[in-house]
Amino acid sequence: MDNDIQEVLYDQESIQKAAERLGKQITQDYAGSTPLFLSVLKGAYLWTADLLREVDLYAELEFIKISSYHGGVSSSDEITLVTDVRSDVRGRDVIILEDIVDTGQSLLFLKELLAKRGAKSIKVATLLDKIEGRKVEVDADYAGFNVRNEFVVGYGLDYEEHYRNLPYVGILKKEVYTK
Ligand SMILES: O=P(O)(O)OC[C@H]1O[C@H](OP(=O)(O)OP(=O)(O)O)[C@H](O)[C@@H]1O
Ligand code: HPA
Ligand SMILES: [Mg+2]
Repeated sequence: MDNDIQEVLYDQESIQKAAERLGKQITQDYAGSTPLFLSVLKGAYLWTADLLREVDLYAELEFIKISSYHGGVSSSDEITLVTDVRSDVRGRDVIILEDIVDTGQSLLFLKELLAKRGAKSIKVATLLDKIEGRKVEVDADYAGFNVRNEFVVGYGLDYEEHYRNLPYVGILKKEVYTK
């Protein structure tokens, strides 16, 4: 797999430091609350494990699965809710956990869904924020890194379901998806 990577951007150590920094910040910001962390599958699985271990609060964790990329390197405009949350979000302080905010369409979809269901507050903590990728107006409240406008994989992020298990985030060589 390493041969398919053009450049390593964030290794495990720097991701761990980002988790510690954001974990501390969230612990301070949510003192006295019992937030509901909503991890967005599949991409956020590693980031969720790292970040939550740095949060010192009575917190709850739920998973939701949406899909927009359907295998390629660009977002389809159609987002599907694949697996819904099990618990009620009404009146809860919800923190969405994402691996990446790119066009912003997935995040906007989720924020609108949670607002409709009566969440008390909705924020997002993402490992990567690709600000130049935005097609819709939505911001990340907590971001590990502002990532370059390249297609990246690893540490949860996939290309056609592969590379999620790379222990770092790197830029995928263009020849891998243009052949
Ligand atoms: O800001 P956007 O352009 O909407 O892209 C971000 C979303 O796309 C990816 O999910 P994907 O649909 O690939 O599902 P996956 O996590 O299962 O890979 C990623 O994990 C985010 O959820
Ligand atoms: O750069 C990316 N890589 C992998 N998955 C993604 N989903 C949105 N952007 C990306
Ligand atoms: Mg994907």
